Amino acid sequence: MNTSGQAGVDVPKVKLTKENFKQGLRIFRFVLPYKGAFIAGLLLLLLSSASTMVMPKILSYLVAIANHQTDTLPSYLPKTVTGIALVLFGVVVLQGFFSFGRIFFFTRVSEFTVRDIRRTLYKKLVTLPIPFFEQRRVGEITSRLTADVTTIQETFSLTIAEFLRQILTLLAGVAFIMWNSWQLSLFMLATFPPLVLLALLFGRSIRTFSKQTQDELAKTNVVLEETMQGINSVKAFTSEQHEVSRYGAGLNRAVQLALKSGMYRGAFVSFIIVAVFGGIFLVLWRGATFVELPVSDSRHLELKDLIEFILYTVFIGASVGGLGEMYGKIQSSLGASERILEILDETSEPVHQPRPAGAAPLQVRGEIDYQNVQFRYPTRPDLAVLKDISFHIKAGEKVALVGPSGAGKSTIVQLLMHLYPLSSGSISVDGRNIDDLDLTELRQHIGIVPQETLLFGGTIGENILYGRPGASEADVVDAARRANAWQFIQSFPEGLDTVVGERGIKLSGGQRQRIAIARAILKNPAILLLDEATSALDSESEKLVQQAMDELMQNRTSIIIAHRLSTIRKVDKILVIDGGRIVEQGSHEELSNDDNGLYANLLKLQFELT
Ligand SMILES: Nc1ncnc2c1ncn2[C@@H]1O[C@H](COP(=O)(O)OP(=O)(O)OP(=O)(O)O)[C@@H](O)[C@H]1O
Repeated sequence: MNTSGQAGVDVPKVKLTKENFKQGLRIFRFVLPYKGAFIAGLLLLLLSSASTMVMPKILSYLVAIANHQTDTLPSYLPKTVTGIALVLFGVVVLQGFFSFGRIFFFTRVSEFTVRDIRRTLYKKLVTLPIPFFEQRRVGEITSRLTADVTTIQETFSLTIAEFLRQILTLLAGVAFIMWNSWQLSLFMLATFPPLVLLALLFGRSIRTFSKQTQDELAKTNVVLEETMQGINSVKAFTSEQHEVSRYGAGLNRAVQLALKSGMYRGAFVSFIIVAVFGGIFLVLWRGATFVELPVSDSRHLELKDLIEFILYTVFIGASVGGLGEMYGKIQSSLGASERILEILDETSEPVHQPRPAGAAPLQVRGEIDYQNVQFRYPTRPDLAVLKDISFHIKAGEKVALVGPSGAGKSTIVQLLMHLYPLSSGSISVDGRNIDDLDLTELRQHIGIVPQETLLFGGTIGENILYGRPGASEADVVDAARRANAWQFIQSFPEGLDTVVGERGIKLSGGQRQRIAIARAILKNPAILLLDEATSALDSESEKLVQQAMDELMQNRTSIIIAHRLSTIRKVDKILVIDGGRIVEQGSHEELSNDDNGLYANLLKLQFELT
């Protein structure tokens, strides 16, 4: 029974069926560019296996010469012990050479292939639409690029080679022993099935336990990830001890399971030892009785043949044992490639498409029109977030969206960037439906200053440049100045080269926002989306941010999601949103005079609060 499906994505193995084998093989298209090296590796593998397989044969000649039985030796071989020993040494050196070459070629193939898989996967990931990311946890996605790809890498560098080598060893070994003595071979092969069966049963229990251990460990990793990401909350709620015990309890469960699995593994190893040596002794005993038989008996064996037989038997046994392990690894990598291909099969957003021949770059003046827009988030299809939104913004106008939390303001703004498909209705920019516009071009004309500015881990300069990669330093400095950011940037010893720390944690909220504004100024978009920060800044900082925003909004169509109503008196139009509808619209004066209106009430509420 396959229990793997229930535990979901963290389960590394899949059942081998023809279908998923075929699916998994699709990952091989990444090997195609390196097929030359792959074939060279395979040839060397064949040669190294062949040189291993002739060793027992040569060893048996050594025994024959030592026993003065040179008449059975092929004529091209030396007839002295030293001569044969030298041949043996030569074969070993060749074998070393072949193995080196095999590893050399397979490493190249696997490293390049894995680089290509990672690159393709990453490219795919960044071009996937937002709902994809909302349906999955970040840890799950990263493990596709790390754990799963590593599994596949091992397959390309080792598993395939080992698997083939063991099959070759098995086939050649059986052929050799059959040639040597079919009676003894049949006896030997009869001991195999019961041993293999027992080994399989054991292996299955061990796998179940180690899978459960891994699952438990994965759960503890979730605790680790969550608490590291939200370490501020852990401290603020003084829940350090609670988290430590939560993590500890998970670890204990994992250890309990690992111990159980260890018991089985121990038993398995001792079973294997007994079985392997028992099996060899059994064959040795049976073979010795054949050696004892008179030469006239058809079952009679020479001593050298018995030694050869035993050596091949050891090879066969080792390859059968190895095949089980390889089978497990192949299952894991099929699972891994299935999950990788699943992502590669997702449909990307059509970004960075080549412009049709003769088409001019998109020019945007900034006129925006929403017509009867209805919307549900794809991850929450039962909740109608926007019920019927229609409004028109002329190019260069400034419009504020206000309304209670959860009313749908951010959603309205996000839809303009075409981050989600609409449920119904239409949005147009300069009279053209955004569905018909090139996504990348559309987004290039939209600047956004989000509520919580997320900076990338590099320097301040790099973060501002994100607005327009390739801009000159003078432009960056100018943008920083206009965003009221230059003063604080200059006060840092390293200026623009100051590293902001992961997610920008080394900067204050107000500083981060001004960097986001500088970024948007550098981008110089026709349309600006401003999500005012809810977290209050101190009044000095707020003044600086507000000035920067005013500078940024000049000569652009701007939509401001306003939380502090005091900041939007100057806008051309205010849309009051509630429950996914526009409930009022007009200028500040018009709306504040309507005593029963929501805007007037929100104003009163804020006035009372401040
Ligand atoms: N990515 C998402 N997936 C599913 N539902 C969402 C998502 N983002 C927002 N929602 C839901 O959509 C509704 C509107 O959210 P939205 O963020 O647009 O409100 P808002 O008016 O901007 O609120 P706030 O002023 O608090 O930022 C809320 O009920 C919210 O729970």
